Amino acid sequence: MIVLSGTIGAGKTSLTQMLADHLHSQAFYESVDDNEILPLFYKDPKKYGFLLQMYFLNKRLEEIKNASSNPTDVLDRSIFEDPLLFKLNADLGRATSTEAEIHESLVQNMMEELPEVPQKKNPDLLICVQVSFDTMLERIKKRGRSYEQIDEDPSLYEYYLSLNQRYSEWFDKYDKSPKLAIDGDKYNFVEDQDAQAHVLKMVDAKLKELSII
Ligand SMILES: Nc1ncnc2c1ncn2[C@@H]1O[C@H](COP(=O)(O)OP(=O)(O)OP(=O)(O)O)[C@@H](O)[C@H]1O
Repeated sequence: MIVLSGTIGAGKTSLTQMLADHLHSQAFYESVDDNEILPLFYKDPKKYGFLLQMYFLNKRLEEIKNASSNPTDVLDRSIFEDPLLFKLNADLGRATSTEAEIHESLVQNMMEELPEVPQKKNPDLLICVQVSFDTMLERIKKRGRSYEQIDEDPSLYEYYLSLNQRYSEWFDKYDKSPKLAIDGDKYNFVEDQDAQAHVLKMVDAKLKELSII
């Protein structure tokens, strides 16, 4: 299983589709538009923060169970970033540090591989799409999900800025599988065919190195 990671609007969903088409495998998408908790969370993060994490945890584990048998199936979002987001919310006073700690430990516990269980939960490869803060803001605006817009809630500027800053440290520390970073500013694989070909080449090379293809 290949798992995508990266900040809001990084291009994970588009890359997921591209990779699954290229590798003739199955894509699994995070349900965002039918997530009824997400708009509530953006409106009142203190009230709905913990519920949102429970919702995501449940959905992501379900997707991992569906995808984990094929090494080239692609998941558009990793479970490992959720503690990063929840910790940020706790640091901003929208959740307690105890809630964030319990959540992080629950994710670790859920993802622990057990020798007697043949089905592995951790990915074969994690790909992180890294984008600058400006690109992140541009993409969020362009996509236009109303509850994500800074024009409607200026406090989101700080949230997005801290999130973007925390991602590089998160990626450096990530050690649950082999990993690959893609520069989403340099390679606009959604709009530029050459960039798309280059990114697919990079991923192919990594998959070959890992003997996945
Ligand atoms: N653990 C979490 N805690 C809080 N919010 C989260 C969490 N996971 C996802 N979200 C929110 O869900 C929405 C979707 O985020 P995500 O980055 O997973 O997808 P995306 O923005 O559609 O990504 P891309 O454009 O790269 O495909 C965002 O508004 C994000 O803030």
